[in-house]
Amino acid sequence: MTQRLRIATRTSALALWQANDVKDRLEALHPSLLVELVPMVSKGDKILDVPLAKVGGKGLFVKELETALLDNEADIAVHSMKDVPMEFPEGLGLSVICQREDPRDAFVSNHYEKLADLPQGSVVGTSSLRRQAQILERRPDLQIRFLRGNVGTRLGKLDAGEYDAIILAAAGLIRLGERARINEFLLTDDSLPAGGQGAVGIECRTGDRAIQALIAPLHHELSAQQVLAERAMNKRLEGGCQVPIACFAIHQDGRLWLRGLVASVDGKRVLRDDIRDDVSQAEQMGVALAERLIAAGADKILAEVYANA
Ligand SMILES: NCc1[nH]cc(CCC(=O)O)c1CC(=O)O
Repeated sequence: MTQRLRIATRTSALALWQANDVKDRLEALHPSLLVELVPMVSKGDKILDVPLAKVGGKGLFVKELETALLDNEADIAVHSMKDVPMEFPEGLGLSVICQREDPRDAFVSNHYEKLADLPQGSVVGTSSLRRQAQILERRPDLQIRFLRGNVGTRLGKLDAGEYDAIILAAAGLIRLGERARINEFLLTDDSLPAGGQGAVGIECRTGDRAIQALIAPLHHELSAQQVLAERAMNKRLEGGCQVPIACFAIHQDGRLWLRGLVASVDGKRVLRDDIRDDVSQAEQMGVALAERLIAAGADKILAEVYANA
């Protein structure tokens, strides 16, 4: 009997690319497996006119997909890890983290080669408070203007002349075949990425061992260790990609190096810290780094961000 596997996915070009990539890889691994996509529109895709920080609530991009898993209308959900909340509904969990794509932020402009080349007062498009805070820290003269929507929509608005430059995740551009539009990969010292950026994760029913066995070969342990450390920091700070929190782990000499940042949205107060430890301590490192940032005042900064959202 041919076995079927249904993938719940959002309908944006990037989400579909990621779901199709998982489908292709599963079909290559299991020649008799029939993989289908179950596309669905999430709340985060419907609310496009306000910053995500204002929409409130976690899991705006994943809730509908999780409901499909719980209702047995799909077997796995493919997510950008950056959009996945720290907590899962009872009966669901992440079972695979795929190999991470380039985690950096990218500077895209039709007139300037690098962020440093932007003249005084230039208009930069992003709706990420994390990107905004880090840009304003270095360049308080720049004007940050609201920009949401799918990758294609954002590029279209840049091309229509609404911005001098925009900042996007390099991973999304690369996956969609738009690598050539990247003028500059921002240094992680200048734009520390969001936790999970560039990584795709697969969520499924925790009790479904057969499905877990099918997808297990897609797991990439080094990427998973990095994402685990980053998410542990986010979880302890109760943050995500909707607040000015950045965290980024890499392996160095066989150990993990995790950097974290919490900032005010105007970039005037920026807390940075980092921690190195054995990979077995990934989760504990994230918690420890979050607690150091809190001791340095991160909770006060974040309380102000939430109060003004
Ligand atoms: N918040 C939206 C989102 N979620 C994941 C990505 C990019 C792809 C990735 O991080 O894997 C993006 C777009 C962006 O930030 O430019």
